[in-house]
Amino acid sequence: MNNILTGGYNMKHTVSETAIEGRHLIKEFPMGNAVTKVLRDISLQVTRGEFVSIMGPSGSGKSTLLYILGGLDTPTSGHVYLNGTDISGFDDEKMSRIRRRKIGFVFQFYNLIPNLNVEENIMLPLLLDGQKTANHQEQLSRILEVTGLTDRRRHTPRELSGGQQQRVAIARALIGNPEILFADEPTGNLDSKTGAEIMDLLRDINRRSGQTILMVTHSPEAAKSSSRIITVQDGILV
Ligand SMILES: Nc1ncnc2c1ncn2[C@@H]1O[C@H](COP(=O)(O)OP(=O)(O)OP(=O)(O)O)[C@@H](O)[C@H]1O
Repeated sequence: MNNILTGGYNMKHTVSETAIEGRHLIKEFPMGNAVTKVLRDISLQVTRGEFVSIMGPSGSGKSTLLYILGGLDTPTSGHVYLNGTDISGFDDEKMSRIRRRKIGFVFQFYNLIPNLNVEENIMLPLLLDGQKTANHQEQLSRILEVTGLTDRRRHTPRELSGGQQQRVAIARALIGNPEILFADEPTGNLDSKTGAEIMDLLRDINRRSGQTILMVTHSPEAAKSSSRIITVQDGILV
């Protein structure tokens, strides 16, 4: 298994397996008496080890697509396959377990818990999953090192810059060794220099450990870090 802990990079895995796949995804939202069709039959595959950017105009459906692929929202019709398993029909409990164990999410805003320190914020998903943090100390050290947070581990979020807080959010998303890391505008709240540093970090994580990443971004500069760019326009891939 490729992971951030071993830094292993298995080329056979990288080229042959689909990490996430959406098939014929349609999403409609009710709008008064009518419905808005936000996704109009989108199919896509992300291969294990890829770093894919989703771009497109505002309101085109990028975040909706990301949330559906990441199990945060459900499609009106169509299917999502995570590592070959159709997760579309999973109930809330099963879906929560999948999100805790197989998926990492990073957002524009960091959503850190203010009164927990860096280390505690990073470990929170494992605690919520009922896992013993003592078993993950080595993984924690490695992730703190990769994200450049080792000397900040006892700091609280308010003692950190925006870029450092986003690093904590990335570390928290990686602690469970997810099949795929989803990122929604991860540099959207950062100045361009800090944004570039975050992109360097994501690219490094993708290259060093083969971590699959699917990211929504408005920034062509940020998208340059990825291995493939897909464009959504008016609910379809173009
Ligand atoms: N829960 C919802 N209810 C109704 N309409 C919604 C809902 N979520 C999203 N939409 C609509 O779906 C469309 C696509 O939204 P989405 O956030 O996916 O676009 P986006 O491409 O990510 O936009 P942006 O780049 O501005 O973040 C928008 O018109 C939005 O208003």
